[in-house]
Amino acid sequence: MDNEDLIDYEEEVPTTTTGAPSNGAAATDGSYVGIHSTGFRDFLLKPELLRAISDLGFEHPSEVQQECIPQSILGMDVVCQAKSGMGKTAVFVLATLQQIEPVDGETSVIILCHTRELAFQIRNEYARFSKYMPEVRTSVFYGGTPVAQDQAILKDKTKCPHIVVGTPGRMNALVRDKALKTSGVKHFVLDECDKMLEQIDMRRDVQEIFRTTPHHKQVMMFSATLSKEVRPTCKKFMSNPLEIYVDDETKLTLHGLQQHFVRLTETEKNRKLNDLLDSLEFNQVIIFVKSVGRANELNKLLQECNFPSICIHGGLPQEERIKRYTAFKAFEKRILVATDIFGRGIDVERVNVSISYDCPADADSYLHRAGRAGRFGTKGLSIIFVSSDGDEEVLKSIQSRFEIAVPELPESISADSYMTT
Ligand SMILES: Nc1ncnc2c1ncn2[C@@H]1O[C@H](COP(=O)(O)OP(=O)(O)OP(=O)(O)O)[C@@H](O)[C@H]1O
Repeated sequence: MDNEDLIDYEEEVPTTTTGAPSNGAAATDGSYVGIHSTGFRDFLLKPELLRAISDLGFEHPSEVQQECIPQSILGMDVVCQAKSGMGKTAVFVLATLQQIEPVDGETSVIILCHTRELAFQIRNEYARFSKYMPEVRTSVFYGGTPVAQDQAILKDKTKCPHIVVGTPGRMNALVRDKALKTSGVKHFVLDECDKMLEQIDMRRDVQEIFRTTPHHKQVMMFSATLSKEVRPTCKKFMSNPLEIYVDDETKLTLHGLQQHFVRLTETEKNRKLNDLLDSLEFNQVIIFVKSVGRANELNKLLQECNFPSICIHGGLPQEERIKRYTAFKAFEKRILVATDIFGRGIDVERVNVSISYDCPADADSYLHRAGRAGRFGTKGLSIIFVSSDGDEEVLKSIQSRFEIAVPELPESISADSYMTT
């Protein structure tokens, strides 16, 4: 990573965000919400979108959807923090599909996110929501695949996507060689924006793409974690945005999620994991480890013990990564060993247990990993293995930041408490 090509962000005095956003529009603690709405119909969305929403079985908009959709469909800039799994994706997918006026040969929506699987997932969300809008074309572009293929799609006027989802490196390469034309961009979205702006190489790519887009456009950013430090950086990309923050971090806790730790030595981990997989009732489980090597080793071990396991990590060819993501999502395997590339954003409905076999690096990473279980208000269980002084520190910071007690895993735990029936 290097610094030299970075824009020098001048200091900005952080705005006061304790519940009252700068434009006074909304506060996530529910104390004041600009527009109250009870159903998707109240958003006055296009009939094509309402039909798709109904097909998906979405009955009521979540809190974040109620707070953001009314203003985002009017083109307002949005920076939004909301709990994991509460439907942030639908906010920008609906807002952009509602506003889009597709022109052949012109890309008007760009969505950037930090991993290839998440880009793939978001593109699928567009497909689901735009199923009654056949004139709208969406593509996904990410590294590890032949760039010539992306260039060919962009060159062909009849295939050129109106909406492009991608990861920053590949997208910037396409913009730089003028395959992806950004002069028609009207909506620019960053998902997992804190991750994208805190990691220097990603931020540089994001900035370079952003700079090529027209000045006048809608900018939207989303994450479950948006520290006070990163917010001014987000706002540099926007003008007078609707700001939705969860300033009281205790409110980031997922209420349906049971959280426990297991204190053990490194050598006891495999045995304990084996016992847990034998004794817990789970639909699907994700086991997080800290490196590619450990993902491969653990997965091999689980398979040798006849567990239906696969692994996913950055060391695999891209095609294989997507194949495994799709297989897991389709419930072909019930156990996934993953590195942190799967820690954020990935939505697999049936996952009800998240195990941090290796302790996460910090409280934010933990929150994202734990949030893979208990999606959209369902029940779930998160277990974290603690095996060193460093792990103890992370556990302490999780408990103090989110003001939750993470108790030791009891001898036995009732399946009712973490299984949605
Ligand atoms: N109004 C709704 N009714 C029912 N299900 C919904 C609704 N909105 C979203 N969902 C579903 O909830 C799940 C979680 O949504 P999504 O992945 O957008 O969450 P998120 O807020 O982006 O989470 P994360 O911070 O973990 O990325 C998805 O499976 C989505 O289809």
